Amino acid sequence: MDTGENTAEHTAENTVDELGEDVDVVVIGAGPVGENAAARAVRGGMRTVLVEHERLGGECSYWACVPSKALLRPGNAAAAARRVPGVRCDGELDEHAVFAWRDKRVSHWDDGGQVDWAEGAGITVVRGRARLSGQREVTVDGGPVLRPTHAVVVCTGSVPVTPDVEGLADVPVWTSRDATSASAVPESLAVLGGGVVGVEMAQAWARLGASVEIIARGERLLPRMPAFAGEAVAEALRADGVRVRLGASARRVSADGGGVRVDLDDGESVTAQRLLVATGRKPATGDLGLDRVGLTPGRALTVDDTGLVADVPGGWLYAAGDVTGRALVTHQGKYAARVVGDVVAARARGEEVRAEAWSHYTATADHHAVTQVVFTDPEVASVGLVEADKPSHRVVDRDIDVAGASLHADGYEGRVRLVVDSERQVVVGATFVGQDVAELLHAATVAIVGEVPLRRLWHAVPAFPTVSEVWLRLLEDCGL
Ligand SMILES: Cc1cc2nc3c(=O)[nH]c(=O)nc-3n(C[C@H](O)[C@H](O)[C@H](O)COP(=O)(O)OP(=O)(O)OC[C@H]3O[C@@H](n4cnc5c(N)ncnc54)[C@H](O)[C@@H]3O)c2cc1C
Ligand SMILES: NC(=O)c1ccc[n+]([C@@H]2O[C@H](COP(=O)([O-])OP(=O)(O)OC[C@H]3O[C@@H](n4cnc5c(N)ncnc54)[C@H](O)[C@@H]3O)[C@@H](O)[C@H]2O)c1
Repeated sequence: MDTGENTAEHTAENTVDELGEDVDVVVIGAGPVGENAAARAVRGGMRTVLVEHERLGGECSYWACVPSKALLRPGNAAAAARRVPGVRCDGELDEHAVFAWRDKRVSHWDDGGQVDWAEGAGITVVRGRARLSGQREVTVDGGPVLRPTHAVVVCTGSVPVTPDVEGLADVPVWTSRDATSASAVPESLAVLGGGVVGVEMAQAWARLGASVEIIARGERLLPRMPAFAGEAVAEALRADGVRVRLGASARRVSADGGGVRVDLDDGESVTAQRLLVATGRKPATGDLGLDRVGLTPGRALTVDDTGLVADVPGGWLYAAGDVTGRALVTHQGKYAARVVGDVVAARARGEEVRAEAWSHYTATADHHAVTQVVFTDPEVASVGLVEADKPSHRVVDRDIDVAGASLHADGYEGRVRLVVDSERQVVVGATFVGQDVAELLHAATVAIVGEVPLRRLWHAVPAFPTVSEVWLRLLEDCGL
């Protein structure tokens, strides 16, 4: 297991000394979001310091998006190959080769390449834990006190939530870090939580050979998605041999031989060699000095659409990414980071930042077009609304039963939902479920962000034979 200790030789002293007091912007946290905020600030002419206490690249690069997708991809590719008649494929995964591929994708947990990129982009990198120590002031443990002339941007991400279940704190459990970095397949794995981490990791480890059981307290998996999405993923997991327990709550957790036992509310129990706790994440603000600027430690940083943190006088504190609690996915955080970096630079230049909707300086899409893909097989890809939320909204559901799909995989099964605003005649939400639907998502995103009228979308003719042909059927269902 990777410990999180960093091996690269970049220290606070050898970088910040060159800068002296001449810093315009300090970015705290060098995940994907902090890196983007810093790069945009530099592009806008700001002398920018990026402080990181673990690895440049953050959770996403080493313990989240990248390794989880690397673990899922071989199993998904093998399953896809089995669905194409004529392909000789025994479908067996070589676990050692899968782990080697995952290790390569995470650069063997070495962030040297990211440091080189940051320095090449003109960002000054400082290693160490940073805390706000006053108005426009950041103190780095064992390092400098930074007093930027313009702004501090907090991009510290999020950390896993440990639910209040008796005994849970006393037994060794897997967090998402362990589930994405382990290099041995456990005999059995219990997964507490039926959200995105839970279903992705359940499938990855089941396809690698573990006997997996999911304990989900809701009535379905992926509760934030339309019901058909969670149902399709549950069915696929069951086909992979996963036991899916719905409406199940953990009452007590205890050590059991070399493994873990979870007693459930209904009197049943689950035992496994490992227990993955995947019950959500909370903003990483517990030890950030928020109290020094009048905010409450542990809470999300509430921001406006330019990234400016609410309730801090002086207009110098910004935030983006998971720490804001707006949309806990990498790409939305990076989008907000680009906005913040540009806003800070523009304000420093004395330019008026017009923060109206869809301007260059506002993360407006966070309210209308958040995208997410769950990389299970079948994939679940969604943007905007998943349900109607106004009387004028109409929901159109249909199977993906077009020629392109049946040629993509024998017996292709998929389903799609459009949410349409029938007054404005535009799409306001789309959810696709099926093999390889992730790549269908951007068309829906463009339609939503562009507010493309349905009658004009009708002229966007999907190529034959592709899975995108389903768009034509959907528009017909909308009355075109
Ligand atoms: C298992 C898993 C899989 C995921 N898969 C996907 C996916 O496929 N696609 C997707 O879009 N999203 C995915 N996500 C979500 C994604 O990882 C996050 O949305 C993303 O990492 C947020 O980026 P961030 O930069 O805000 O935070 P982080 O990536 O968490 O980075 C924050 C950085 O700040 C540093 N830091 C924190 N506090 C301090 C401090 N005081 N001083 C200095 N440095 C500090 C941390 O060390 C870290 O490097 C996944 C999450 C998990 C858990
Ligand atoms: N592909 C992706 O985009 C991707 C992949 C993984 C994670 N993420 C992001 O990371 C974040 C964290 O993921 P996550 O799956 O941990 O959180 P989540 O919020 O998606 O799911 C957590 C689940 O745990 C359940 N839960 C909470 N307490 C519980 C308890 N005591 N017992 C049983 N179940 C309990 C919740 O009801 C919920 O369904 C998410 O917001 C997600 O967007 C994204």
